[in-house]
Amino acid sequence: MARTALDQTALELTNIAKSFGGVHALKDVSFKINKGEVVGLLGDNGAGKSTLVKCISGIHSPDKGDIIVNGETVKISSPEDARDAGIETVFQDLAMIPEFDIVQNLFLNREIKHKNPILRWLGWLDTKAMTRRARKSLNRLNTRIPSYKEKIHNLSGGQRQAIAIARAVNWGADIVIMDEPTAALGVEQSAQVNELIKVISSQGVAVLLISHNMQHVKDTCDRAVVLYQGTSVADVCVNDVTKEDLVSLITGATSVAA
Ligand SMILES: Nc1ncnc2c1ncn2[C@@H]1O[C@H](COP(=O)(O)OP(=O)(O)OP(=O)(O)O)[C@@H](O)[C@H]1O
Repeated sequence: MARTALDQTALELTNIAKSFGGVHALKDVSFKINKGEVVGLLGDNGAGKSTLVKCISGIHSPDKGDIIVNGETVKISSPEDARDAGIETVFQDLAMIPEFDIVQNLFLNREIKHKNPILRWLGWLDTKAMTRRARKSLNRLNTRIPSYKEKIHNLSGGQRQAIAIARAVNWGADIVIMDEPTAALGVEQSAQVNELIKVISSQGVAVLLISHNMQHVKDTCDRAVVLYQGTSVADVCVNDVTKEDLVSLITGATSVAA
């Protein structure tokens, strides 16, 4: 069956506004992300990127505007609401417990309880099932991990980022938001994370990526949305612009109708 353009939209934001007292962090933000598309969210310090991500991931509630997921307007008042709507966010701190192992972190707060009712009642977990699912989800992302018993603090930054991304897609997210996923990584590890972003988008996941690195945006994103003083001022195909064009849009030196 032929799909309409509407079928392809994973996330649509219309006229989102959010103020903190007298600070208008977001005034009017509108854009769409299609399924399988990687969109860079760009903007100078204080442009409103984090506030927007927090509105989509249920940490803040927008004062105005609509969040539409797969064609349906959703009310997101908590991180649980966001997850229920199929939105997972990988924050910069990755929200992991370093002393826990990979499987424990992948299933943090969503552990699989033991099948045996008595052991279940005693609080035992089904570690075999959790390890099996962990292997499946990391293999699906072509991420090779030496041992699932490895503690997070023994992993490289790139491996940690991979676990955080795997955790997001493990739960069937349609939309994954990433806050500067390669900011703390070296060249090789950044390349691995970029590869991972390509893998999840090729599986139909829509990705919104905050970045200050124009090369990263050019390498990874299909489109870039630019916020300027709380308003979306540009929505461009990254192949149509240079890194310098993006910087001009970010600093407000030039503008494109969003
Ligand atoms: N909880 C808050 N209370 C008051 N003001 C806030 C709050 N959160 C953000 N702001 C203000 O809203 C504006 C947008 O901030 P935001 O953190 O969203 O920008 P950003 O684009 O993510 O910046 P950066 O790239 O520096 O992280 C800023 O003026 C900021 O000071």
